[in-house]
Amino acid sequence: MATTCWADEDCPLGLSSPTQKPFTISRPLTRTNSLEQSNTESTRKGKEERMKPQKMDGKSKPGVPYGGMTDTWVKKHRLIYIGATRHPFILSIRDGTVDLPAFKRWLGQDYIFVRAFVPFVASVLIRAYEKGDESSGDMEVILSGLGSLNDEIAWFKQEASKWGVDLSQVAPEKPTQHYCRFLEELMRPEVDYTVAMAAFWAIEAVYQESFAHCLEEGSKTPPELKEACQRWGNDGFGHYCSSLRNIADRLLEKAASGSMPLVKVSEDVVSKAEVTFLRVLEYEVDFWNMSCGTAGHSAPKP
Ligand SMILES: Cc1ncc(CN)c(N)n1
Repeated sequence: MATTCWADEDCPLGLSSPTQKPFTISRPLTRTNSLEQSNTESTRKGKEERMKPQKMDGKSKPGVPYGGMTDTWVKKHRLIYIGATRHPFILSIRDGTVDLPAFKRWLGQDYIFVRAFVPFVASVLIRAYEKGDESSGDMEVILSGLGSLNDEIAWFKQEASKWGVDLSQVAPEKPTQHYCRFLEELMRPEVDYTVAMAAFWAIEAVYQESFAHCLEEGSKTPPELKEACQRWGNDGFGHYCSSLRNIADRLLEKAASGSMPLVKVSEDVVSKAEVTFLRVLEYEVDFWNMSCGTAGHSAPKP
């Protein structure tokens, strides 16, 4: 296997040259820079957009909802979204040039992440329960995700033994620590259900889009890595992500329409959810960079 972890010609960021760095974010987004300026505008634009008749843009896939707030964000923050879902690490799996030590590093670190992800998902489930909206079906969707994390942890153990990775000896790297701390922050009681749900969807969607790309026609994913790609790239996981997205969109729509008691509070929720979405993308990019062994941007986000 070649020992490169760089993009192929499919990389929409044009990171095909081995002299270029993988996608990093040079200026961490904070509530006081780019988003702060565009929040009011984005909320207003979001409302206008939803009122327009929706049309397929050629990038939307059947069964994948579009036209909600999350769709607006994906379009508005397309560059970093692509950075997270078409990262050189993923592209190297897809073109068969993945560096084995990089894959093993990803495996060990992702095991640590997934263990931390379980209590986060459980906390979202509790919030859904506390909402008391039984007819929404949110709890069923979240519960199914929580259940499948049990399988996921078992899979990581099995895969680790296949590749000779001793999980008990894997220490969390900085990007993993920061991402896990972020999950813990999202579990705090003051974090709104809408914000937590937007993060939950984004975390799952990045993996779904990334690994599904490795299974598309024309990909040269090595057979021994196909199972890993199937785990997140299969259609069932795609539908699950669509369900999470529908929940997030419904909650965001409700917040944006001011049907919450205080309009200001609702707008804050939408803004915070958008900032959280961006932070997830940043953490995902950092995580991929670390997996490649090129982590250069691992400071905790403000
Ligand atoms: C870093 C990361 N992001 C997302 C997933 C998908 N649950 C994951 N396993 N690891």
